[in-house]
Amino acid sequence: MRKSNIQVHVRIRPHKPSDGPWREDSLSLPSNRTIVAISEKGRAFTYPLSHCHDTDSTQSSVFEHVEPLLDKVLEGTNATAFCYGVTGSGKTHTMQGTDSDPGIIPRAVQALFDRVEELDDRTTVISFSFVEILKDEVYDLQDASNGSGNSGNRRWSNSGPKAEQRRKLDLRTDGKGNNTVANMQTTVVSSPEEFRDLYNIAAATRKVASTNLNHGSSRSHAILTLYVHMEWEDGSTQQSKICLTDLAGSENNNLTGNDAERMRESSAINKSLSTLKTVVDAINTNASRIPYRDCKLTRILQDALGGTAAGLLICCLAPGNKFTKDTINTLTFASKASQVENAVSTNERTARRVSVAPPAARPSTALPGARASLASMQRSATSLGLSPQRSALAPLRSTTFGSLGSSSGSVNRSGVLRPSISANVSRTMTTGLPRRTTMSASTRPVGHSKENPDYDMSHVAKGKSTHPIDDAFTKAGGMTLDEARAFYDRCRAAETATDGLLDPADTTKGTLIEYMTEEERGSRLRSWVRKGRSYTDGGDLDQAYKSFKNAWMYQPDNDKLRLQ
Ligand SMILES: Nc1ncnc2c1ncn2[C@@H]1O[C@H](COP(=O)(O)OP(=O)(O)OP(=O)(O)O)[C@@H](O)[C@H]1O
Repeated sequence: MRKSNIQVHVRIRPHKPSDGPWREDSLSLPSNRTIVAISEKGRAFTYPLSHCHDTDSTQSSVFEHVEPLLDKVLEGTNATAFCYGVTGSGKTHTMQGTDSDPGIIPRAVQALFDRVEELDDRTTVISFSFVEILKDEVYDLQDASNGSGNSGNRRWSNSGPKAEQRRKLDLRTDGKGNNTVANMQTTVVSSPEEFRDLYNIAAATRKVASTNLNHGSSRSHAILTLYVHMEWEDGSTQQSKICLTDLAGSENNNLTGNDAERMRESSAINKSLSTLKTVVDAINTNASRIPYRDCKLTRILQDALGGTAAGLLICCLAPGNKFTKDTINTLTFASKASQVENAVSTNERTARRVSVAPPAARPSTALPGARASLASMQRSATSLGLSPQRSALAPLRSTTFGSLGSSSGSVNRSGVLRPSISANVSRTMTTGLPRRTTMSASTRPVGHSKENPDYDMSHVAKGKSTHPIDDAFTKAGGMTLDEARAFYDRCRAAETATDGLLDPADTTKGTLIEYMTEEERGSRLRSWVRKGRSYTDGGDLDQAYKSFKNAWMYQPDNDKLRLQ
């Protein structure tokens, strides 16, 4: 464990005509580590910071300062980067960016995958969760019940479902003081492209509204967490995560022109940001009580504020005389936050804890084609000096924002090692192909039922589709289902794909799917089907096709999917 201050950066966005007049000398950067702000009354305030990004900074120059955090994450340290600032100051631009000018989140995912590719001594699984805090309630942005939102440009939309229509998630605190969002979805991704597709859909459901200061103003705090789970051939594992948070902007309602509903949101935003400041003050003054629990935002950010994560705060500033007071407030917060010291720790690499007899191989209906290659996989496992024993990881439905706990193994009824991880890593993890020697339990066909009302597959059973894209999907690559299965099996055995129907990323995903529970597979399948339909409705048949292909992977042996 080592003491480390939160790094605090400032980024000034370029001036826009709508900002009104700007006295450029009201804000100056004598060095890239110091910023001077002149108040309305002419007083000069100097703030030393870790780094100042001027109006001409680029997304890539800002990201250079985030990259070292990713190296720490791959060493097992948790990290948090968050953007703070007045509404319209560029937080979402910095954190998310646009397709043509991507921000920290897409760059971090790309950089993580690039780094992971170099790590050939281990199997690494990357997953993510994405929640928003709106009026002090937590919602899962990946939850399909949020609706598909608007998959176009989120900045100009407010078409997502109302907060009241969505499922609120509970925050829980475990015995070690780690805060957990219960029942949050954590999704494994096998490529930056897959992440981008899922992220764009989820981000489009975030609450956004137009105010006088920002046409696409975020009404919620959005917290994206990337989880990294690494497993070595000796069975040892290490987990870590990085939280990338885009806070809602503090608002001066004299300037925003908010209506009653916007005012309610604004008041919740300002209250949570005020609690954030109080927490920082309490940490800096060694107060006996730090009011993390006073709002959900500070509970979730607890690990980044006086906790064990490496922290980076980017304070965004809007140029314009009308923002002078906000600029001084933001810089005062920045300067206080820079004094917060975290006890940064590295999550231990945990050895495989329990040795159990190999479970009896159960017949699988999940991937019938893969059964044929079971013996060859066992042979390859043995030739690699590995026990042909499966160490499946228990699926988790909740994520811990606090420091990661250690894994402790337990053996389930079928003799499968199921480490219970008091941590955040995904519901689905892989142990690598050579170790995969048993098949998962059979899958129940997903049908129209009370629990699963959204996707009716009965038309598929009758051999006809009510949706044209279903037909296109099933005829993928001109293969029958059996041919596709055989091809898939060959890809898995060879750990490569050649013909372009299933790429190596899909092969990895197949390994992951095997370890999912029936419920998880069903849920992912339904989610992909919904996405497919949403793309179809939006006229994007390429994306729709990909979504339906993804859906199929979760139940490749479902006979009801035979259309011909
Ligand atoms: N560095 C930048 N370069 C170019 N344009 C920027 C930059 N920062 C912000 N902008 C533009 O300024 C506008 C407001 O930015 P953004 O929506 O990111 O603000 P915000 O701080 O997230 O606001 P809110 O808190 O209201 O959501 C957007 O149109 C955005 O594209």
